[in-house]
Amino acid sequence: MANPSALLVQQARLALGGRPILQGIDVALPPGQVLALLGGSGCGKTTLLRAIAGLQPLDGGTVALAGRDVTALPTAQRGIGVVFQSYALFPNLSVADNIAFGLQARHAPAAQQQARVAELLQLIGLAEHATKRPGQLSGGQRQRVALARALAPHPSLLLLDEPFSALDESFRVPLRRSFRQLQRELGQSCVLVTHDRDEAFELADQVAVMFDGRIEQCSPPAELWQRPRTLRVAQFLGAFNPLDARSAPEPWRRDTGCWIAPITALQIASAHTPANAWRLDAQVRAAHPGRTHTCVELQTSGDQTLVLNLPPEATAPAPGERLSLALPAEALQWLAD
Ligand SMILES: Nc1ncnc2c1ncn2[C@@H]1O[C@H](COP(=O)(O)OP(=O)(O)OP(=O)(O)O)[C@@H](O)[C@H]1O
Repeated sequence: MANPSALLVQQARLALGGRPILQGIDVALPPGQVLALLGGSGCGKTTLLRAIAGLQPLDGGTVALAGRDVTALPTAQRGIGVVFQSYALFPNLSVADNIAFGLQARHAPAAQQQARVAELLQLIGLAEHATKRPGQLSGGQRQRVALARALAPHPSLLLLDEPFSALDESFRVPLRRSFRQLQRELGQSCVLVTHDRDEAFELADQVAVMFDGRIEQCSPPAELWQRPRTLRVAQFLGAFNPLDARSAPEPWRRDTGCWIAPITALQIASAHTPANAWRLDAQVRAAHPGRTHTCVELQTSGDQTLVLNLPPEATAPAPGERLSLALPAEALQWLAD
């Protein structure tokens, strides 16, 4: 028989204060993979994570970990590790004692505890900081200790709630990359809550995009980029230009829905534009120079908003300027309403 899912959530439902917060969530995570719960503020990501952890009872539905139904079990009996944004380390304990905490609570033999702590200190690259207190470490180092502490008892599932968001970008990006490497080496199954798209796409094998207590699409990152299933998902990803299919020219016109194309596919029309491209005019509203490209906001005559990325060295068009644009036919996907 194939290995059971590391996590299987079926029809999770929950209302809080009379409001539906989780509205029939299904999740299946294969062992060794990372699932990112991605969505805007208030969509229910943290509540779902808390329900998986056993910190929030569900009104309906089930949670199973490695084939074991844990719906009725308290957190301590679920075999999970949790890492929060705020590190939640014990300030008066050393780094080594913080990491050993979960092992002590399980009354693991002292020699086993020491060996596991030494192994984890090595893994997170903080062996020489074992006797320091959390207050003597940087934010990135503290979060590595929090990770080691959660990993120490070999959890079957690691839950991470915005684990890198309190860190500066200069710490955040290297830390999440080293975390991904560690996670792969250990084959550790994880669920990560984030509102950061880059983080979700870099860390996860599956990304579940949530709106209003529902998962609207759960796909591997590349598939989500290539085939967002709804306009809402495409807009949340922030990487597509939508165009109403009802007001589109032939052969693009449809009675319903819209076309989307990656922002990177929109070009200024030129002699090289293929004959079958969708040609359109738009007026420049604003141009925002950036490190990797200049982002040009445009308005079509049909009052639709588009974004055009130009190379940073290109001269930015002035507000009010009219541009002739083209979208290659193969970049366009139609989405129903
Ligand atoms: N104890 C509670 N009582 C009533 N409503 C709650 C409670 N906890 C959370 N909520 C509501 O549930 C909704 C989902 O909250 P949740 O924290 O899961 O969102 P989130 O997607 O993690 O958002 P954020 O990124 O802002 O943390 C929010 O509208 C929140 O106000």
